[in-house]
Formats: sequence, C-alpha cells, structure tokens
Amino acid sequence: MGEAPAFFDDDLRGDFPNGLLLKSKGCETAINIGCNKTYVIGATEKESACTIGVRIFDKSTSKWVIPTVLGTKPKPLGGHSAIALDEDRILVIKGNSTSDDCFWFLEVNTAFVREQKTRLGTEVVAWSKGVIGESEKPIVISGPSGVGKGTLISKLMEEFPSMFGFSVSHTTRAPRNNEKNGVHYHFTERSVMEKDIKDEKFLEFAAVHGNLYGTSIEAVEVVTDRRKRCILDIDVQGARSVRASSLEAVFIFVCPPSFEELEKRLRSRGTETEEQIQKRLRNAKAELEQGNSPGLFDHILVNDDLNKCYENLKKLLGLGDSVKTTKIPVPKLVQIPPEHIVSKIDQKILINCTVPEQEKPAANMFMLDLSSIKGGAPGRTRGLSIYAVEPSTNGSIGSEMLS
Ligand SMILES: Nc1nc2c(ncn2[C@@H]2O[C@H](COP(=O)(O)OP(=O)(O)O)[C@@H](O)[C@H]2O)c(=O)[nH]1
Ligand SMILES: Nc1ncnc2c1ncn2[C@@H]1O[C@H](COP(=O)(O)OP(=O)(O)O)[C@@H](O)[C@H]1O
Repeated sequence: MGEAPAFFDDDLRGDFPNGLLLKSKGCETAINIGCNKTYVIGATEKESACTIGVRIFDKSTSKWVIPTVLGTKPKPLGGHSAIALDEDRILVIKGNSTSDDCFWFLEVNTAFVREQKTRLGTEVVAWSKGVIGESEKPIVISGPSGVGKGTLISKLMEEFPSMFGFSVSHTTRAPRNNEKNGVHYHFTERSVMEKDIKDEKFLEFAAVHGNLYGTSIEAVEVVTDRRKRCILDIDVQGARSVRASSLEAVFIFVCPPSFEELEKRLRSRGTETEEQIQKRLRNAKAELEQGNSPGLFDHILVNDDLNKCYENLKKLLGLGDSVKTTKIPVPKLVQIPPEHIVSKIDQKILINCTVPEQEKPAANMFMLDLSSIKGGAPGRTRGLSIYAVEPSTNGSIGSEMLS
C-alpha cells in the first residue's frame, strides 16, 4: 500500500504519547477495536527475517502491549490492508498474493482467544488463514483398538479421494511393517514431540496404550488447504480435547458388536504382541464406557457387518448411493495487487484493486463473502467465497462467482 489510510493518522496520532508515532507508514495498519484498543499490524524486521508483527495500543493506560501470538502467521509479502469484522476479528488482505494465500484473520476477541487469555494471563491474538469455498466440518472418528476405524476410513478415502483427507497424527510408537512415515503417522521421538507440545504446535494430544499421540495444528491445516474434509482418527481423550477446542467437528464413535469379536479382530490383525493386545483390551473397556458418555459423540456406529457399517457411515455424512466422487470446484486464483482499497457492507467485503490514477470505474473489483465462515484459529477459517464484481451499463454492480 502506498499511503497509510486516513484513519491511521486521525485515530492514532492524537492519542500517542511523544516518541511513539509509527515510523513505517504504509507497512503498518492500525485498527480500532472497541473504545480502548488499537491493533497495529505490520511487517517487522527481526533477526534479519521479516515477519508480520502485532502490537496493541491500550488507550485507557496509554501503553503498548505486545500480545502472545498464536496460530500460523502469514508470511509478509508486499503491502496489506486490514478491516475490523464484528469487533472480534480483523480481516487482513495481503497484497501481491493469490486468493489461496491472501485472506487472513487476526482473531482478537473470539471464544478461542478469550480462553487463551485466561489460560496464559496475557493479551492474546490468533491468526488463521481464510480458505475459499465450501468445506465441511472435520470428522473425528474414535473407538477401541481393532474395532475397524482404519478400515472404514480407508474405504471412505478410496471411494471419495477428492473429498476427504486424513489428518496424519504424530506418535511415539514404533511403526508397524506396513506403515509409512508421513502417511499413516509422523513417527517421532518423545523428546521432540514433548517440545512441540510445549511450543503449542498441537491441537490435542494424549497418552494412549503407553505412547504419546497427537494431532498437530498443521496436520489439519494441510488437509483444509487442499479444500478437503479432514478425518481425524483419535482416541476418546483426544476427542474430548477437540470438543473443547475451537475446531468444530462431527464426532463419531465406532463400537464392536461384542467384546469377544473385538478381541478376535485385534488378534487376527496380527500387528501387536500378546502384551500389547492385553493392554489394548483393558483400555477398550474404559473407552467403550466413555464412548457412551453424554454430549461427547454425535453418532455411534456399530461395526458388525463391515459393508453395512460403511453404508451407515456414508449416510450420516450425507453421502447416499447417488453421490459418487464429486470433485470440489477449485476457484480461479485471484491476484490481489499490493494497492487496493477495502470496504465492508454487512458480511461482504468489497476489494477495489483499481489504482486511482488509472481509474477505470470498478474495472477490477471483488466481493469477498464472509457470511458462511466456519472454524478459525488455531487452524483455518473456512467457507469464504469470492466474486468478481462487474459494473453494468446502468452503473449498478453485478457479480459472477469465481468457481
Ligand atoms: N488423542 C489422539 N489419539 C490418537 C491420535 N492418533 C491416533 N490415536 C489413537 O491412538 C490409538 C492407538 O492407535 P494405533 O497405535 O494406530 O493403534 P490401533 O487403533 O490399534 O490401530 C487409537 O485409539 C487411535 O485412534 C492422535 O493424534 N491423538
Ligand atoms: N466389520 C468387520 N468385520 C470383521 N473384521 C473387521 C471388520 N472391520 C474391520 N475388521 C478387521 O479388524 C481388524 C482391525 O481393524 P482396524 O481397521 O485396523 O481397526 P482400528 O483402526 O480401529 O484399530 C483388521 O484386520 C480389519 O480387517
């Protein structure tokens, strides 16, 4: 962006104590939230690497606050614009980038951020990238070892390869013969995983059958970025953590027809030692009890006959017989230039990319529709749609969805 927007000077200058005037006008944007807080977002040089930084000016105390920043940050590129949405998040549009990487949300007062403020006792902001297009809620599948979760998930991914993506968990357990690193799990040293947990890289984690297992935020983001519906195969403790997190998901618990059948399947799979089988069977008792605890799972599936159970799973995911591999349309990539002007009309953001000097009326305008957004930090904000806006001959604005 060339010049800083007008509100930058008007809203901030008078309030700043001497010496705190922002120097790098044009690289930074300042957004007022509520009466007391101004969020300044801008590229900062840190140890010779350029990162997007956030600081908050608290007008009630006339002090700057550096918040704890959660979520995956955008990489700075060119200029950016920013606009407040509903007092709880700021939409940041990166210039010089395409629509798969240009819409970012800085959450400042969402339920997730409020929770983290209480937990950490600091100011908190959280980034999440906006993903264009309809993408459905992630699916959490839990159930005791050997019940058939992996078998059901494989069938679903085979039949609908463009629709679903698997969240590859991290684990400290050793790989089985048929398992590939990065495909079935990220097989990890305990010390490395413990450090990553400390560094807030995990959405959830749990100790299961004597090993650590966890879903990294990145594992879910990778699937969402491909515009696929994410499937998480995690234990009941993990499901409980995800339920308590900001990731909205559908929770499915898979039960065996009987305990004897579960034992039979676990043995016939032939991947565990006798000692490990005994441990898994002991844990299965507790898991079956927890699986039925109220409010945790949305659906319970009994995996007796595999094909019947698979059909039931498809039905509850809205995939009847008539649905075959439907390809999710990929929108054309829209390039937003560094110089653009944003304005807000309800939940719609008008992005005008016309440079004032060469003004052709509304020649290069886009409408970003945020009315169906879902999810958010930590992770992705899904459900954005973008339209090209064309001026009609009578001067009104028409639009065409880019898909
Ligand atoms: N909480 C949590 N549990 C996981 C994760 N990944 C796998 N699990 C669970 O860990 C348990 C053991 O998984 P695994 O060792 O692959 O054995 P299996 O269930 O017998 O195939 C299962 O209940 C999985 O659902 C994860 O990322 N987080
Ligand atoms: N409905 C079913 N009837 C009989 N065997 C099954 C059924 N579902 C899965 N299996 C078998 O049970 C074993 C355990 O299934 P798996 O998918 O590995 O379970 P999980 O991922 O829940 O640990 C596998 O050998 C699989 O082929």
